[in-house]
This record gives sequence, structure tokens and C-alpha cells, in this order.
Amino acid sequence: MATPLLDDPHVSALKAQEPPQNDTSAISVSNVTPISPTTVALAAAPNEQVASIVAPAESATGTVLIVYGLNQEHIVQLVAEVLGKPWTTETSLETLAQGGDVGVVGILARDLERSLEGCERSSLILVNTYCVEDGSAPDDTLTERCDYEFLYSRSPFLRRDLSRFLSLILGQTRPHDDLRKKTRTNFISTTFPDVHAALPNLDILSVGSDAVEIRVDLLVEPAVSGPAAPVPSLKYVGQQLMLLRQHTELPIIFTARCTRENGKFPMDDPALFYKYLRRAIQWGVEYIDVELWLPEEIRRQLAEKKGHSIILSAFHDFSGTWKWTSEEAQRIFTESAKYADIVKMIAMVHSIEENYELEYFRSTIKSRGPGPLLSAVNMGQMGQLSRALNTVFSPITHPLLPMIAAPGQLTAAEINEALHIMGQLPKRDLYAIGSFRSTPHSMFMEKCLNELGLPHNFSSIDRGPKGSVESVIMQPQFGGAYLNPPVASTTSYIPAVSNAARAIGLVDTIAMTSAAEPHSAKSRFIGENAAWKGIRATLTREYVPSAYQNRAAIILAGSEADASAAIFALRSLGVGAIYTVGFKASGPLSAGLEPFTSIQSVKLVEQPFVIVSALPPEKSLLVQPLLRHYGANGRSSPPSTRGKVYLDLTSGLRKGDPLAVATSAGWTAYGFEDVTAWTTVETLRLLVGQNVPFDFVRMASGRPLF
Ligand SMILES: O=C1C[C@@](O)(C(=O)O)C[C@@H](O)[C@@H]1O
Repeated sequence: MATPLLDDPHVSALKAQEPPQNDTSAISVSNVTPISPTTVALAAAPNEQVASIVAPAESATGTVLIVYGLNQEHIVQLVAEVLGKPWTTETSLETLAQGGDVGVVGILARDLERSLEGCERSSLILVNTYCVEDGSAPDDTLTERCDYEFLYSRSPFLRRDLSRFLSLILGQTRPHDDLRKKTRTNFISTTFPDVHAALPNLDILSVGSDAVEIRVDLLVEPAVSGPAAPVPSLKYVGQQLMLLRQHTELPIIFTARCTRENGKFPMDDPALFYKYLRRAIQWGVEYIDVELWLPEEIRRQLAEKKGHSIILSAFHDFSGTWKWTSEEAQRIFTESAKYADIVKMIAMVHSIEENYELEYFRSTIKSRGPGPLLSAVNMGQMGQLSRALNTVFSPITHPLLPMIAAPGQLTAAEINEALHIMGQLPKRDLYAIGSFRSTPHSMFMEKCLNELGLPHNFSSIDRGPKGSVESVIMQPQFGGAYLNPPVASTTSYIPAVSNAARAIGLVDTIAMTSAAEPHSAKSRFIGENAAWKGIRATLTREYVPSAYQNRAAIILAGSEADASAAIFALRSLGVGAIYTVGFKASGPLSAGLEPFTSIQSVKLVEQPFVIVSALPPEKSLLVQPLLRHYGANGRSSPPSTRGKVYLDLTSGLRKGDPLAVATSAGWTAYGFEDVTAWTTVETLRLLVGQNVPFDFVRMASGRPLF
């Protein structure tokens, strides 16, 4: 049967080999398959240069086998597009074994079982896909036969959701690698019986959260007749999870809390927990909460099968007699650590002293050296102090939730206020430095600081005469700034710069370093570049990082400086040749860039996967002929590698409407507003260490942004 192309020579790394390594923005530069011999010389070295700054992902090969339902073949093509790989459909897997590594292969669900007999599975990643729109659920045995399962509905979020799912299960994005390095992390414990009720407020609810917990045990599945079942069905849970994932970019924590630990899941059948948690791994959930009381065999098996999900072990003690200083507390940690990436220990307490004892316990765990992270808090009003002092995955609540998930829970704002009062979060002066255009943006920043209960001042200042920025930075209360437009990374008043900012040549954020002790020899501040992360986050929202590997890119800009963050972001994704229009590069990122000098050069470029325009507004029209030329009706890409991205970084009143032209010519197009919102997320992280989700930034800013 079917279908297109297995002739693409670029079938390469799809899946990162075990286990999760370093950086979320990881890239792969090994396994680079050149587009053309010249591309090798042009691209390999520059990508490696960026790879030394942004740690590369391990690469590996594998075929993604998409199991699909009748009349659902479109999902196979969509998977291939998001992965940037060729695809085919088969009725049997025998031919596959001979054909080797072919990217994406679709097989009808009804053909799977017969096909798998005697088939060598080791290089296959089996993903069952299932459209839940009609309210039905996939067949259990089919799901169990597969490694992963993608539940979907044909919503505007489908592509984004698919990209997130694939990036996670293939180990191409590793949200935990970023989070485990943060000084403090919070997660919001949602307590809705139905995720639908959370959706209108999800953006605001998750300000200050690094992850969202879905309390599966608190979901209440509507009963056809009679009272609701004590445990929501897997079918219902799957649909609820899909809905939540479509509406938040934050990692999800999947929790089925048992009755003894303040939850509703019955404890008479541990296998039930295994079934739900295993399914959560198959659904590509980022964090799985595994209770310590579960039989060791179940915990071991979940750890073995966790793929790229992270395991949070959970232990709650409600007895009121818990002692953090006891042998038992140490034993519980040791036992939990066996199969966990994060150990969560939570106890009900009745005196303030028990918080001090918990802090002592925390220090003993730290002194043990490397091992899983400890997230430990006390419950009850007396335990609230510990909720402020815990730094790893602190459970938080929000006034808009129907109820708190545990006694004594605090909001993100309450924790920050408490930390401030205890002298742990001193008030700082933060600045937006630059053109007056940044004022609405700084109002938004102020709004975020308020929402987060942060004590800082925020002021917007013009760059002013020479020396004026220096005098601001020298003030003892100075606590960080963002600069619009950015300044050269060699600017004398910036004490130190990050490697990325140095390579890009621009600093757009001055952040306090973590080693910012008052008399330390180290610089208290560092110049950073948030823009490239904003660009990268935009580019990878609907395509997995490896979709960019070795593909050609074109960048149009009025100057090298306007393009450098985009070049860095593209290099971090391992793109192949980069062609430039409107400028000739000579800075640190110039190696491997090839200028388009004539219409002749346009003809030489095969099919660019990505076009970025950072042209000045009065010249923004110039990109339109290229978008049309390479659009679906022009020199279109082979169907095997269809899908291409247009990123418009031009701000202000522009000529023409390149975004509309791009969309009508079949490009996946993103405007400046998307990049700015992602960049703002990064800026807030750098300046105040807090996570404000993209959707909140986008919602609060409306359109056009700020
Ligand atoms: O484990 C925890 C911590 C928690 O019990 C608390 O004490 O805040 C709340 C739960 O939802 C979460 O799963």
C-alpha cells in the first residue's frame, strides 16, 4: 500500500538514547547528514561552536511506528511533518525490517497484531494514536502493545500538542533539566473535578508555577446514571489530561493520591495505581507521582519503564507523631530514592519547631551528596514556614482553585511575601532601559511582580546620555534590567557576559548571578541574551528540535546584529546551510553563512525549511517574493518533508503583510509578538527567577503585544 517517499537521505536521529542528560535546549550535532558537500564545510563547524555553549542531546536512530485508526491516516502525515521526516504507510512490518530506518511509518491498528509477530522491535518506537472526539477510547490491549499513546482531537492545538508529546517521548526536550537547575521551583496542585472548569483561569492560576499537577484521584467522571464511580476511568482521565495539556505549556505532574494520604484512590488494589501511572508514562506526561507505600515491584517496574518521564516519589504522614530527626525519616528517604528522581516527603505537624527539624533533615540529605532532589514540607498551619523554605517543587495553591489540596498550602505570592519578610528575598530595583516603547511592557512587568507578591521596584528609563546607565547599575539597590534595544556584549559597564550573549554579540538582560554574595569576588551581575531563547521556543512549538537538523535556512535582515540571535537559535537546532539576504556577516557567528548575491543564488537553494525576516519595517515587503517562490505553489518541498516555518521578527508599522503571504503560501508563520512573549518569559526567569507562562504573557498583553 501507499506511499510517499522513502528516498530522503536525511533520516537521522529521532530519539535520544537514555537517560536524560543536560540541557532542554539540547541539540544534536553528531549524525549530521549534509545537504550538499559544500554544506558540510559551511555548517558543521558553526553548529559545533554553538553546541559547546548549548549542550547537545545524544542522538540515536529509530523508526516511529504510528498506529492509526480507520480514516485517520492524516495523523501519520502530521507526525512526519512535526518530526521533519519522510513517511510511508505499510500493511505489514516485514518490509520495514529490510528497509532499515525510514523515519515515520503508519500502520492501521487492525494490521498491527499480525504484523508484530516475529518482528524485530528494538529499533521501533510504537505510538498508538487515537482520536477521542467521538467520546470513545482506544482498545486496552492495543495500547498495552505500544510504547506510547497519543490521544487527540482536531483542535487548533493539535499540532502544538503533538510536537510537545513527540519532543518529550523522543527525549528531544527535557523540561526537568532546566527545572532542576532553578533556585526555586513550584507546582500548582489543581483540585478540579473536571479540567474544563480550570481552563478559563488556567493562565492566571499558573503564574509562578513551573509545573501543573493534575490530581487524577479528585477527578469526578460524570455517571450515566446513579452516583459517580469512585475511580475515574482511564478513558476519562486520558481525555482530561489531553485537555489540560492543550491549554498549558507547563510540564504536567500526574498524581493519583491514595485515601490514606489525603486522596481518593482506593488502596485495596495496587495494580490499579500501576495501570494509571504506566498509562501516564505512555501518554508522555512529564512527571509521575509514585507513592512509596506501593509494592516495590510496582515502583521498580515504573522506574524501568519511565522513558523520559520523571518520577516523583511521594510519602505523606498524617499521624501527627512524625519525627524528622528519627532514623525512620532517613530510612524513608533512602527507600524512596531507590526509584525516584525527586523524593517528596510531607508530614502533618503541630509545632513550629518541627519546621526547624525539617530544615536539619534537609541539610543531612544534602550532605549525603549526589542523589535525587528532596522536596519536603510540613502540613497544617504550623508547617507553613517549611513551605516557604522548601526550594524544590513546592506545592502551591491559588485562590481561584475550588479547594486547597492539603492543609496549610500557600500561594506563590504568599511564599514570596514570607521569604521577603524573613530577609530571604530582599527588595531590588529593576529597570527597563531603552526606548520609550518599552513602557507598556514595563507596566506588564509590574503587573507580574504584583501577582507574584514580589517586593521589587520597577522603573522604565531612557538610555540617556553616556554614563547614565552605568550610574544606575552602580547603585547598591540595583537588581537587574532588561534593555531594549539590546547593547553590544562588549559594553564596558557590563561586568560579565554569558557565552550565548558573547557569541550573539548582544546583551538584552542584566541578571543577578546566583553567586551574588555581597563581598564575593565574582561579579554580582551577568549580561544575558533572552532573545535567542524566545526565538528557539517559537520555532520549536510546532516542530520538534530535530526537524531543523541539516535543513536549509534563509535569514533576511538590515544588519548582522538584527539577525544574530536568530542565527544562534537556528544553530542551536542544528540547521544546515544558512543563507543571508540584506547583510553580510563578519562577527563570531559568521562562519558558514552564505550571502545571497543574486537571483541566481536563490535558484541554487533547494528548499529552505525556515525563513526568518528581521528586516526593518520599511523593507519588510522584501521577504514576500521569497515566501511565494518557496511556498506550496512554488518550489514546494517533497511531500516527505513538507512543512516549513516562517518567522517574522520585524516590529513596528511594516510594509505589506508578510505573515499573511506566508500563511497563504503554506508556511507555518509566527510573528514578532510570539517571539516577544517567549522572550518575556525568559526575561522574567532571568530577572526574578519566576515562571510566568507564555499564555499568560500573551493573554495579558492582548494583540498587538504591549
Ligand atoms: O504531594 C503533594 C503535596 C500536597 O500534599 C501538599 O501538602 O501540598 C498536595 C498534593 O496535591 C501533592 O500531590
